[in-house]
Amino acid sequence: MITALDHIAIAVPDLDEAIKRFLEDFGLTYKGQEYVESQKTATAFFPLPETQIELVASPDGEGPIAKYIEKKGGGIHHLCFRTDDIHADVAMLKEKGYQFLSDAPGPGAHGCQVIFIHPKSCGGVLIELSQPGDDHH
Ligand SMILES: CC[C@H](C(=O)O)C(=O)SCCNC(=O)CCNC(=O)[C@H](O)C(C)(C)COP(=O)(O)OP(=O)(O)OC[C@H]1O[C@@H](n2cnc3c(N)ncnc32)[C@H](O)[C@@H]1OP(=O)(O)O
Ligand SMILES: [Co+2]
Repeated sequence: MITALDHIAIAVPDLDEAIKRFLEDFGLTYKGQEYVESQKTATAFFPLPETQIELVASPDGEGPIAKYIEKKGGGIHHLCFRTDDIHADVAMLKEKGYQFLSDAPGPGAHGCQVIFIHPKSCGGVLIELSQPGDDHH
């Protein structure tokens, strides 16, 4: 079942500049970067009590973020809901007619298993479901 809002992702054209903004301008705690090969996406997380900001960028100009930046220049990209049973939630949501962007969950940042729901299925909002890995803390 959904247990938390795991993160809100903001697509940015320049990751270093955006990290500087949230670290220096907003004074957030910076948890570091991770490049997620499967999504061609560089991520940077800023944990906040109860949730975190995920910056998503495309350093090599490939992948879904590159297309988003090209089209929109940047902005809020997706909401991620954390779940304690991603397979059960996918089955339940498929039953309700939600269109998923892959057949099964795949690797996300921090060892999570993630899957995305097409924005068309969710009022124009891209939703990610994320189940933490065993070593999540
Ligand atoms: C998993 C690692 C990390 C983590 O948290 O651990 C991440 O979060 S990685 C994040 C990057 N990965 C993804 O976003 C994967 C899921 N996204 C996709 O598969 C595509 O971006 C997709 C299918 C949402 C859009 O594909 P594409 O851009 O190639 O298609 P279009 O440009 O034709 O868009 C179709 C339609 O959707 C609208 N759109 C696109 N992106 C978004 C968005 N982020 N939020 C809302 N709507 C979006 C786009 O405007 C088009 O609508 P239309 O009305 O036809 O203009
Ligand atoms: Co995400």
